[in-house]
Amino acid sequence: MQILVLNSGSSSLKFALLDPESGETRLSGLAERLGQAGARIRLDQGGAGQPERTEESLSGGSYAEAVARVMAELDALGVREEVAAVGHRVVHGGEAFAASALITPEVEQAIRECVPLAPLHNPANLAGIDAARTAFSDLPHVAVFDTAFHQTMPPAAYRYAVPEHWYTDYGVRRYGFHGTSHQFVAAEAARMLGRDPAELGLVTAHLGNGSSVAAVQGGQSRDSSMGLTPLEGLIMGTRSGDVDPALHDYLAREASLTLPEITAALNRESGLLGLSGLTNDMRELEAAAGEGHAGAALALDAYVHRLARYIGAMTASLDRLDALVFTGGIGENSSLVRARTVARLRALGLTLDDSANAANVRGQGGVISASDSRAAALVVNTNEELMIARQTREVVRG
Ligand SMILES: Nc1ncnc2c1ncn2[C@@H]1O[C@H](COP(=O)(O)OP(=O)(O)O)[C@@H](O)[C@H]1O
Ligand SMILES: CC(=O)OP(=O)(O)O
Ligand SMILES: [Mg+2]
Repeated sequence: MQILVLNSGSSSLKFALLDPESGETRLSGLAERLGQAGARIRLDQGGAGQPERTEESLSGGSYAEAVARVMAELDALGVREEVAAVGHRVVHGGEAFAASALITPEVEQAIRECVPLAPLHNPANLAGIDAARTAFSDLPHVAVFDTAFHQTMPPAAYRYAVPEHWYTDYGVRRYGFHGTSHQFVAAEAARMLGRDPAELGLVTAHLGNGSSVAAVQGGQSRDSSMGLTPLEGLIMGTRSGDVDPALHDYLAREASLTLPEITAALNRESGLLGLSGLTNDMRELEAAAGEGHAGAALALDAYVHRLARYIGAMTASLDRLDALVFTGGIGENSSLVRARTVARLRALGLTLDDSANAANVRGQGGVISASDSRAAALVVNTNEELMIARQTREVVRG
């Protein structure tokens, strides 16, 4: 059985064709700049040996064109008939979904109702679903939600201290995101430690372009740094994370900015990019900080400060801290961010094995804590596509 996994972003479409049992990936890739000039698609062939890479431009640049190109590639590889279902990443499922769901007209309507809660993400997810259903009209389509895993958070963690009717009338609460990744790495960490997941208290740090930390006790989410939207919490590539809620009013008056302008700036011009005045890319920041760029050094310092603070906060939502798990592009690859973050967590009794940490640079995964560390620290490679494929298979099997 093969599952086609689609992860639609605001101007991109990531895709993968894989076997949910073995994880073997036949095809993967990324279409970028969709809906803009210069749309492109990259197709990486998996299978035995070196991946083979093709890059092409997409003249129209729509989601439909990108999906059609993926379909043509499945035909060319002769695997189209083996595709049993399509799994879609959907960022916001609100309170309606605590698990993945077969996409019916009712489910699609529920996803549409969450658009105001995730205006950057859910419209793209719906565009991806629409394009894929046209191309693969005979297959079941499944939605796998970033929010579903976090539906086990208790009210004390998910409620904001705001008027109650904001919650009951408008769904104003914390939802948490990246749930597919947090759930996957929590299970992998238990396996790597040879421990029963039901007994483990974990802080999982998903550090990519979007970043969040979660408290996972006994395999269930207890807390997340992300809130109503994926803007709350950590400093991210271009997102501010936490700011004073009075900031909007202040800037609207003092800088004559509109609310949408402020929100857009907090989403797209802030974070590492805003602080450094240079880039949202951690690899480039590390290089620039090494060459004495003051903004890059500040961005790194602030990133690590916020991350360490949130790891401490998530620890308070656990019964016990057994392990800290790093994942995502930064968590898997940046030994510097891991070292500097754990160095600030001595109050939790965490210490790294410096050579194990430094050696873990190509994201092979493993334990990086010192033998006398009070809790373990691990690098785990996330695989959201595999998790989406597995959940899609579960839903299709019923
Ligand atoms: N070797 C590395 N050292 C430091 N940062 C890295 C390294 N490799 C990737 N990154 C960072 O990972 C981030 C992207 O994470 P990723 O999980 O791939 O993103 P996305 O959330 O878009 O899937 C970028 O900031 C990138 O610079
Ligand atoms: C929810 C979220 O932040 O997703 P991403 O990291 O893909 O932007
Ligand atoms: Mg990623």
